[in-house]
Amino acid sequence: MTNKNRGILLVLSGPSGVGKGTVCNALRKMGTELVYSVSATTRTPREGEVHGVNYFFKSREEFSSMIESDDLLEYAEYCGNYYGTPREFVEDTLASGQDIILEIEVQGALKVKNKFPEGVFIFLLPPSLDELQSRIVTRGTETEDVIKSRMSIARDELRLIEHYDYAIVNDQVEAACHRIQAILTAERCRKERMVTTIKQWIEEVQ
Ligand SMILES: Nc1nc2c(ncn2[C@@H]2O[C@H](COP(=O)(O)OP(=O)(O)O)[C@@H](O)[C@H]2O)c(=O)[nH]1
Ligand SMILES: Nc1ncnc2c1ncn2[C@@H]1O[C@H](COP(=O)(O)OP(=O)(O)O)[C@@H](O)[C@H]1O
Repeated sequence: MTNKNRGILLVLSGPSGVGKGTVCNALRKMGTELVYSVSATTRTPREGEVHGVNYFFKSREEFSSMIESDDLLEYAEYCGNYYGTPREFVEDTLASGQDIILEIEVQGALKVKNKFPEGVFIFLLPPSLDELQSRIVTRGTETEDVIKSRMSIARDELRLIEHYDYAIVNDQVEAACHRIQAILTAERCRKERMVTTIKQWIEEVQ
């Protein structure tokens, strides 16, 4: 049963370097009415990344203790590091009626789908694999070995696209954002449709 006051859960996945972070930042700048989940990770911060904004940077011990305390909605190992979604923030946000977006890789997204089948799952695609590689290289944050490993993971991730509701090609950042906003608008209308009975509607508008 769809709850009128519950927010919508959006999950955005896509291979490393496709532009997930860039698109989420642009969505924020456009003032999209969305809450952004901040993940925990054992990865080392990149230059300019801020604890609590980009990620909660954790030691392996801290991350293990979050798992043991059931503080994570899901977690996954990716390229030798752990990444996980803090549970309480997501649950509180949804309960407060706000819509939230999780930017997470595919293993974690599938775990979220088991727990929240009503979530909206969006896969961000690169225009081509060559363009994907060139974006990771241009970003300049990874060593050659890590780039190779991320490109190999990307091929496996792309095979799981069938589990997603929508695919968006990130050709231009602004266009990709507009497509996500269109999905959000459509999903808000779908929710409205699910929770509105004509009897209720007449009572509300009178
Ligand atoms: N399962 C899961 N994956 C996450 C989470 N946070 C980030 N990721 C994913 O982990 C992968 C690696 O992230 P990161 O090291 O920041 O590299 P980037 O995506 O290339 O910027 C990406 O696919 C992220 O979407 C999380 O909380 N859970
Ligand atoms: N639509 C786009 N066209 C060209 N370059 C892009 C586009 N989207 C992102 N980028 C660039 O690609 C690189 C990877 O983007 P990033 O957001 O870090 O990817 P992700 O978070 O998916 O790993 C960055 O250098 C970013 O500026």
